[in-house]
Amino acid sequence: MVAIVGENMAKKRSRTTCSPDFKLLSQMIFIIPKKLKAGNGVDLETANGTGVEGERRLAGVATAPPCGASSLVSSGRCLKRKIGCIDVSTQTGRKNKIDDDYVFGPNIGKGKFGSVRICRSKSNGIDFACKTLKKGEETVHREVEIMQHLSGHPRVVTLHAVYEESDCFHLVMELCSGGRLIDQMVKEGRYSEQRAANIFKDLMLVINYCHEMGVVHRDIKPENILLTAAGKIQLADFGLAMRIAKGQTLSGLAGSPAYVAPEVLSESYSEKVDVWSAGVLLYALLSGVLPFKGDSLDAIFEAIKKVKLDLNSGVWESVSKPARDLLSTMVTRDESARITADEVLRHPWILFYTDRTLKTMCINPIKKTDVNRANREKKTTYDDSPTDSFSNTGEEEEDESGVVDVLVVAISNVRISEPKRSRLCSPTNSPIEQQHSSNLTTTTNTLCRAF
Ligand SMILES: Nc1ncnc2c1ncn2[C@@H]1O[C@H](COP(=O)(O)OP(=O)(O)OP(=O)(O)O)[C@@H](O)[C@H]1O
Repeated sequence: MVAIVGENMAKKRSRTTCSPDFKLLSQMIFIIPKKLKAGNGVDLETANGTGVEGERRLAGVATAPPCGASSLVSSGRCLKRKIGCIDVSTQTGRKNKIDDDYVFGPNIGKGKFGSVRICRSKSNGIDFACKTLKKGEETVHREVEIMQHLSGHPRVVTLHAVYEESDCFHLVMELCSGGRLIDQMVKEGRYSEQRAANIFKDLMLVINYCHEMGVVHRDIKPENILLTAAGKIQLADFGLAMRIAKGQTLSGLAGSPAYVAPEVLSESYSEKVDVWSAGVLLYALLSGVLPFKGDSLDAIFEAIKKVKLDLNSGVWESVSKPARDLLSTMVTRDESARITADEVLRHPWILFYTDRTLKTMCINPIKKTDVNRANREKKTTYDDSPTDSFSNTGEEEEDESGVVDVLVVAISNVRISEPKRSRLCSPTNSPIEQQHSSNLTTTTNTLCRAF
């Protein structure tokens, strides 16, 4: 039995008459069944209460406690990690109230755990976003603690100050005035590989940072990726994030249905769940649709567990082989075969589109025939895909076909992905159903299908 928390579905539906269902689907947060046991043997129902409030509290509960609260996490490691990250102003325990320092403006967002308002600093007139979180839930304290822990990275929403009141926390954050990535995606549809890779690299940099800092975000989705005025991404909403020690696993069921990794639905899991979710997002950026769809939560979860992705036909014919290779190594159900965030950042597709050094490398255009011969010799999973699936149909790629071809050869030598490809997303003949916003909002049943 899975419950949905947050805004009710009818409200969500009415809000998105012009936008893909993708938006609705990913906003739903699901939580663990009441009787699920945490890895440490604690009955979560007993530990967290029952009913809706109890369930809300269950969301996010997992075996890894916050840093410093567990013998599983070495305190030395935490201390070392925290130095340089926490500004004094973001620590709780200050005497003055938020109204002394800021003037509140309009609401700019509402989430499952609180509201977000604009606030203007009385001292310097700068606008910030203030997220107010009601106290009382473990997740709230954790969110504050994790934001403090991560703040300082250029792609994490900067936490400027924390004000604690008897019943709530006010988190004063950098204002991301460029809106949310999801809204941009809904408006613009498919992204070029160049554009997707640059956004995606920034996302993976910040996910990798989280993992290095011992944090699993657990809710990577475009709704939680905000944009600065300059259009740069900022990862937000650490409401479901958890601390995790090296080698430790989590077991609480939490996330957003369309993006959740299969192992979250069945067993214990690690920070690799963020790689899966990021892979789902990459799929959506490049194709304009979500990979796992269904008319109900159960149907979506079934798809996540069973659907074989076809990366060879339809829109994928115009997507480069390196991009598809990267996807296949991220959206693999075998967690041990799934590449890490760090490995994603070193993938040839990312390097090609984002690394100027590689681009300006003196590459004498290789004759097509030589490349094709090399490809034949380096037999890859995609051997049965049309050879011209590497041909560059996007305008920006046309001039770079020689380099992309070189990458095709290079990619077959990427050891991290070679043994994994066959285990996941092996090409099938069943194309992914594409659905666009025009046919998504007519019936209730389309609610969970696509974006
Ligand atoms: N720093 C920010 N700058 C601008 N807008 C923000 C900022 N932080 C949050 N928002 C807005 O507020 C909304 C809700 O914020 P957030 O996702 O952090 O809250 P939540 O309660 O955890 O939400 P959710 O239910 O989506 O998980 C965001 O979708 C975004 O529109």
